[in-house]
Amino acid sequence: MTTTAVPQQGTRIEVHELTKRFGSFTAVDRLSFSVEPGRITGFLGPNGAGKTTTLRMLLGLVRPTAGTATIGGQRYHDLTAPQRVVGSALEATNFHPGRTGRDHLRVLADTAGIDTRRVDEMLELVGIPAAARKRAGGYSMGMRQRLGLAAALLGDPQVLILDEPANGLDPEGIRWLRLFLRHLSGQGKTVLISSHMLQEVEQTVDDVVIIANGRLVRQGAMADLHGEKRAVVRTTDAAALARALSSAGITADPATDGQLDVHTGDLARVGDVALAAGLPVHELRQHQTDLEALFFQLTEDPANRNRNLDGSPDPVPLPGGTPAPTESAVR
Ligand SMILES: Nc1ncnc2c1ncn2[C@@H]1O[C@H](COP(=O)(O)OP(=O)(O)OP(=O)(O)O)[C@@H](O)[C@H]1O
Repeated sequence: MTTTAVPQQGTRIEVHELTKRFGSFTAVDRLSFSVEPGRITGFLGPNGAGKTTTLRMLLGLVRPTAGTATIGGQRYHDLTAPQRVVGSALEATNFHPGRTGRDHLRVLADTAGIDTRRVDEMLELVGIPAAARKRAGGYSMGMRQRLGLAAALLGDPQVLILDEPANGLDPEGIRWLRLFLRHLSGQGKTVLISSHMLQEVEQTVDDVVIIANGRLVRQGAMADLHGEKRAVVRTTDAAALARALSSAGITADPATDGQLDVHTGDLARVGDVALAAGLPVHELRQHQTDLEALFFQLTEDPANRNRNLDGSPDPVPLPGGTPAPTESAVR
């Protein structure tokens, strides 16, 4: 189907039962998820999980074996002015080394029928106006990432798809990227960024789509990944405090080093219970989720290793969140 209209603000990405096989190898396996406008979504998975292949299918660069990937309800090939709907940066290194960053953008703008005045505006926006007059071959990884971002934004698209945009950025660059993407999502744009590290995008994304072996493992709000709020408390008599907390209706499990793992995020209440029980509090803090461990738990679970199309077990539910939708749930 071909339409003349450019989708308006609030453009959703929908991936439904998307599958890609290379010969007998299944790189993407009946993958279904959606990406909402006005939010930054992290597309996460270990190396080789199928992220780039999925993004390439979304951008019409790889033909799916089965399933659909749409942007604003249309396949990429059906968009009449794709650069104005979706901007993408799949590889930060894909620039002609002898051409300046500015010339690179001018060629892209010319080809897409975009006013070349936007070139300098975008270079200014991503913070490389001076470097853009130098040859891209001499760019650092961070500069290439910024140039890729400027290229993606040329057509002022509603949707931004960035493959590993934080790769090669220093902490300052990552912070800059976070604020920049936040600014764009604040304008109602749909932002999808891939990463092989949950921690790298933890503070950047609102939502996550986590895949392993081409399959969906988890989709939801980043905040929900942390699960139930917990507190860590340390006192002189952990058993006595556990009993006092239990009497107050709060569950507490013994943890290492005489600490208690308390099933509440209400630190003041824990402190009050300890005070009432006459127990000194030597430490009291929110429990921090170990995101690295969580990511491994999610992506290395044996339940996600089976690539057979007919033998897929349900994703493993984790504390405090819902498991990824099963095939029956998305149909
Ligand atoms: N054209 C191809 N032919 C054969 N296999 C391919 C092809 N493209 C990708 N693959 C394989 O599909 C799997 C998924 O690759 P993909 O690049 O999508 O993963 P990824 O999640 O983006 O990984 P990374 O984080 O390392 O970039 C990998 O095992 C890869 O080797």
